[in-house]
Amino acid sequence: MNNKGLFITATDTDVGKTEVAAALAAFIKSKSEHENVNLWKPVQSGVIIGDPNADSYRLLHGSGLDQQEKDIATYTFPKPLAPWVAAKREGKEIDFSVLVEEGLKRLENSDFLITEGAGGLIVPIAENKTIADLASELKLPLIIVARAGLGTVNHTCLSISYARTMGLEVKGVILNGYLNGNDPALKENITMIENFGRVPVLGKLPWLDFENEQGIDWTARRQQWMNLIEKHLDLKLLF
Ligand SMILES: Nc1ncnc2c1ncn2[C@@H]1O[C@H](COP(=O)(O)OP(=O)(O)OP(=O)(O)O)[C@@H](O)[C@H]1O
Ligand SMILES: C[C@H](N)[C@@H](CCCCCC(=O)O)NC(=O)O
Ligand SMILES: [Mg+2]
Repeated sequence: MNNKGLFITATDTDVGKTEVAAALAAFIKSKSEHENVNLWKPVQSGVIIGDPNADSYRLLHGSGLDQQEKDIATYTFPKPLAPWVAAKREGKEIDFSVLVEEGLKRLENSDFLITEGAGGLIVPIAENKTIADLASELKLPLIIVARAGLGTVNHTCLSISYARTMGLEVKGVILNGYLNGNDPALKENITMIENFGRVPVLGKLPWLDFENEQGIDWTARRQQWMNLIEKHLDLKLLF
């Protein structure tokens, strides 16, 4: 596996990969020896570049890295579908070999590469190619972002199990967005994922309230996320 990067995947779409990827990139840049951190979203769907909801936009502003939004996402398709079909609906296709080349180039030209998938591991991106195939070609170890509450053990262990069949290393699981830190299910979920998935749970992150009438203060938000990472995640295992 390549120790110069991480592939952020999840048990599903909308679980928190973008938040975690942006915050991890900011954290690694400021707290590790890695100066030149690169963020990459190989394929994104359901948005256009410049849309404040686009992952490329949120990764850029969330991380504060010195990149262009266009450079963060290689392929962007407006239909909110799995990337393979989102491309087909536009009469286009995603060239898997372009993504592999791009990933290898980014790994070579940066100190540390954080890649965000789309949805979970078996999301199609090209004919017979999934997100897991891309992580596998690039030999990037995974972080699996999972929901914190009831139902997550099954989804998380299935994702871990599939990662193993693909020869992928799972560095750890992050449980994102719990509402009540004292919920006994939260603690039990960690125990069960570690026992049955046989991977470490790097930590659990609470649901944050970012509501702000003046719009998003990205600097404050980034700081809040970095504090969360520092306080709640055990990142020793990542490096
Ligand atoms: N811990 C959290 N606290 C508050 N809001 C959160 C948290 N985690 C995620 N969110 C919000 O939940 C929504 C989904 O998160 P996010 O976009 O990061 O998911 P994703 O896994 O990247 O989805 P996709 O598969 O589309 O890339 C976003 O609006 C995000 O801001
Ligand atoms: C539209 C979503 N937000 C996401 C694609 C999710 C595909 C999920 C497919 C599935 O598992 O059924 N796109 C993206 O991460 O860019
Ligand atoms: Mg995302």
